[in-house]
Amino acid sequence: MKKIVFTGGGSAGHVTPNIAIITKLKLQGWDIQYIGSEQGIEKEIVGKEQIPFYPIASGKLRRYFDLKNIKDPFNVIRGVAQAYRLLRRIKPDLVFSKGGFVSVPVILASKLNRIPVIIHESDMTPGLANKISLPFASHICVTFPETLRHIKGNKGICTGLPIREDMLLGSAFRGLQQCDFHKQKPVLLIMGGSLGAQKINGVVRLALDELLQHYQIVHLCGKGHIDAAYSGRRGYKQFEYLDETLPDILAMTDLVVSRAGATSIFEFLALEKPMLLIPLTKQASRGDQILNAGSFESLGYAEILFEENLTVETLIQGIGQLYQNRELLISNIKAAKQRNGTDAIVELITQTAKRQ
Ligand SMILES: CC(=O)N[C@H]1[C@@H](OP(=O)(O)OP(=O)(O)OC[C@H]2O[C@@H](n3ccc(=O)[nH]c3=O)[C@H](O)[C@@H]2O)O[C@H](CO)[C@@H](O)[C@@H]1O
Repeated sequence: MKKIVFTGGGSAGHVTPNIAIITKLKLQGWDIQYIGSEQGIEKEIVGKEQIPFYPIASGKLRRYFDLKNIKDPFNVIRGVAQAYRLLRRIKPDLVFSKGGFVSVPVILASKLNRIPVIIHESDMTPGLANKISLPFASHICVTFPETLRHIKGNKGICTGLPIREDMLLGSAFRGLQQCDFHKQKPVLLIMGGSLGAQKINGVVRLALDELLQHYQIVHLCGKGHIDAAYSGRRGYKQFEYLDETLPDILAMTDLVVSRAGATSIFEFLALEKPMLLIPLTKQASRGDQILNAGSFESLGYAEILFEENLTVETLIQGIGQLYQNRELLISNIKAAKQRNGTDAIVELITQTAKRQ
């Protein structure tokens, strides 16, 4: 039986694509195990898959000053030692990494154990963890064709993003029931990335009176960010984070307002949802979401509202414009040569493991 170890985490964008691949590999009888961080969201998500999950220490790779920057290199070293011992015991044929800072110690430990590594980059430009990991990987799979320009040598393969199959199988009827919504008004989904976005949450709530005249709103606001003051509002439903019921919520959704995390926007694309994207700013990130959103806008799949311009008025106006343009956006999306990357990655994993 072939054995594989997955890694990746911190936020859900570095985990959910792994789940799509894991689901397929399970059907093929692989022995699958997961190494993730002690605190990240991956523990919860992977916990539902009934595969062994091993938490290790990891350090965040920050580009800004923080006192934790002093402690974190020691955590990375501790993580490498833990991952080294785990991999030596598990002896997988391959390690697959979806990036995020926990993946770095796992990749370094794979190198020390001479285990082949494949990594996947969702965003337009490689993240810091993947940049560090790339020299140790045999291949890097990417989502945007443009990303291949940033990768030296011939390690890059454009596979597309692995999308969980059940995301495509939701029921609008169940979604409406869950939120106590009806069919008379369009449904707007607001999602601030897997961890929520406080700035977006605040502006949405200030715009609520106006928006609720035209739309029913389901708001994924992130752990700890539900505002009880708005809980009883008819036509407005807040959730911290959704798992099994997310496909139903997406099935009933007519329009999306979202951060521009790569995993989410490719899921919306697969589900043919017109999007208004509010990318994470350059101050708060390396600017990857701005590039993701720019690519989708230039292809006619999405409209952009930059956070610097985000106010109650621009949000209401942006959503109104999205509603007016929705048919054009949907027809552009339908014409997209969008691929679910799962099969191509499963094939690459199988071929690479065969050589072991
Ligand atoms: C702050 C930060 O570092 N963000 C990065 C992170 O975003 P983040 O982790 O937010 O990632 P994405 O938006 O790409 O993906 C979120 C994933 O969580 C799922 N989901 C979300 C909400 C929910 O209630 N239930 C649920 O299942 C979505 O369906 C999706 O599969 O990884 C992305 C992919 O590399 C990057 O583009 C983002 O820049």
